[in-house]
Amino acid sequence: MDKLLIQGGQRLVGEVNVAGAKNAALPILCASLLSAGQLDLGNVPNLQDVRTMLALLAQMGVRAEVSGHAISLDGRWVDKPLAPYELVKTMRASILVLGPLLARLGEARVSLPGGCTIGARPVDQHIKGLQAMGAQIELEHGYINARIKQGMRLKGSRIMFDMITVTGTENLLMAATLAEGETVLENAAREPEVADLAHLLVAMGAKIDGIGTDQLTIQGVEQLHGARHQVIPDRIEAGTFLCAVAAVGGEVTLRQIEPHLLDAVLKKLSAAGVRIESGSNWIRASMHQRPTAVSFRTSEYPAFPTDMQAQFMALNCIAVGAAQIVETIFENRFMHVQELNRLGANVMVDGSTAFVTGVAHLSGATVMATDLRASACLAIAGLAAEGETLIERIYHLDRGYDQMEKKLSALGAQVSRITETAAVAQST
Ligand SMILES: CC(=O)N[C@H]1[C@@H](OP(=O)(O)OP(=O)(O)OC[C@H]2O[C@@H](n3ccc(=O)[nH]c3=O)[C@H](O)[C@@H]2O)O[C@H](CO)[C@@H](O)[C@@H]1O
Ligand SMILES: C=C(OP(=O)(O)O)C(=O)O
Repeated sequence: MDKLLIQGGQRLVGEVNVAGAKNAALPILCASLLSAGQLDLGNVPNLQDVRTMLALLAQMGVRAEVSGHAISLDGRWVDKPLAPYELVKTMRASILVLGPLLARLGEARVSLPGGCTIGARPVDQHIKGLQAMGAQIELEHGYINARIKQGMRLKGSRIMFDMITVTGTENLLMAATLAEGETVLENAAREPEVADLAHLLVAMGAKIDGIGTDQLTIQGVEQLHGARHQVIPDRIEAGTFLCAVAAVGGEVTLRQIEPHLLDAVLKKLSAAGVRIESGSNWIRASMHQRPTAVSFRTSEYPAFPTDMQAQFMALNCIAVGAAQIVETIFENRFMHVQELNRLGANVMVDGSTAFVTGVAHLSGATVMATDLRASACLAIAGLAAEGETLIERIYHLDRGYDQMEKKLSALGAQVSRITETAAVAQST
C-alpha cells in the first residue's frame, strides 16, 4: 500500500488547476445506463473511484473510451443488471446504478455497500423511494434484488425524503426520468453535484423542473438520448488546497473553479485570516500569519460541507485560539482526531462535537489515513508540522484526489509517494 512522505514547513506558492468533481462525475457516469445514446463527458477527474465506476459499468455492458479527462460512454449494449460485492465494497457511490438499471432494464441486483467508515450510511431512502415507484425489492444475502412487473415501467410518485440525501436524490432522479408520469421529489438535496447531474439528464432529453431547489419535478419520458457535458469543478478539492495554504502560509491561485460553489468555505477561511480574492473562474488565497481558530457546524448545501470538516480541523490545530466543530451529517467522522493528536494537536471529542485548542507547533510522526477526507486532513497537518510525517494507507486519498502530491509539489511542498516496492526496498 502506498504511503505519503511529507517534510513539513514549506510555504505554498503558485497555481493549481482544479479537477472535475468526483461527486458529480460518479452519478453522471451512471447516467450512461439510462440510454442507448452516447455520452461525451469532459472534465472527468482521474481518480480511483472513477476507474472503479467504469469497471462496474463495463461489466453491465457500458463501453467506455477514455482520453485524458474526456470519456465517451456507450450504453447500447447494457444487458447485465448486476453490481457484485467485489466492486461495490470499495465505493459507496456504486449504489447509484440501482435507479438507472431498474428504470431501463426493469431489474437490478446490487450488493449493499459494505463496511462502516464515516457512519452507518444506510440506503433505506433509496429503497423506499423506488418501492413507492412500484419496484418490488427484497434484501437477500447482502444484495438488493429489485424488479418491476414484466412489461411495466416505474410509476411516477410523490416522494418526501425523511432526511436530505445526496445519492438518494440522484438515484431517484435518474429512475424518475424514465418512469411513467410525474415524480415529485421533496426535501431533495440541493448540492451542486445533484444539479450537475440534472443538467446532464436534461441534455439527454429528461424533463426536470426545480433544478438546484429542494423540490424536483420530473415528467417521465419513454427514452433518453446521447449528450455532451462538462463536469463541474471539484469544490472539495479546491477547499482542501485553500485549507493547506491557510495552514502553512503562502499565496496560491486556483484555476478552473467556480467560486460561488465554495461560499460557506470561503467565509470561514476569511474568518481564519486568509485574504481571498476571486474572479469568475479563479480564487486566490494569501496567508502570511498563523490562522485564527474558526468554529463551525457541518450541514447540507449551501451550508458548510461535511466533506471539508477534517481539513478545517487540521487548520484549527495550529491556529491561535480554540474552536468547536459540530459534525451533523455523519456519526463517525472524527477518526482523524486520534491521528492529529499523535502529531501533537489538542483535540477532544464529545459526541458530535470536537473541541480544538490551537498549538504553536505540530511535530511530524507516522499516522494512518482512515478515510478520504481524513487523509487530506493529515496531509495538511503534515505540511504544517515540523519534521517528517508519513501517512499510511493513502489509497483512500487516491479515491478522491487527482494526483494530490504532484499538485502540492508544484506549489513547493516537499511531498513524495512511497510505493509498496520502494517501501520494501527502503526497509531492507
Ligand atoms: C458520492 C457522493 O456524492 N458522496 C457524498 C454524498 O454521500 P451520500 O449520498 O452517501 O450521503 P447522504 O447525503 O445520503 O447522507 C446524509 C445522511 O443521511 C443518512 N442516510 C442517507 C441515505 C439513506 O437512505 N438513509 C440515511 O439514513 C446518512 O447515513 C447520512 O447520515 O453526500 C455526503 C453528504 O454531503 C458527502 O459527504 C459524500 O461525499
Ligand atoms: C465521503 C465521501 O465520499 P463517498 O461518499 O464516496 O464515500 C467524500 O467525498 O468525502
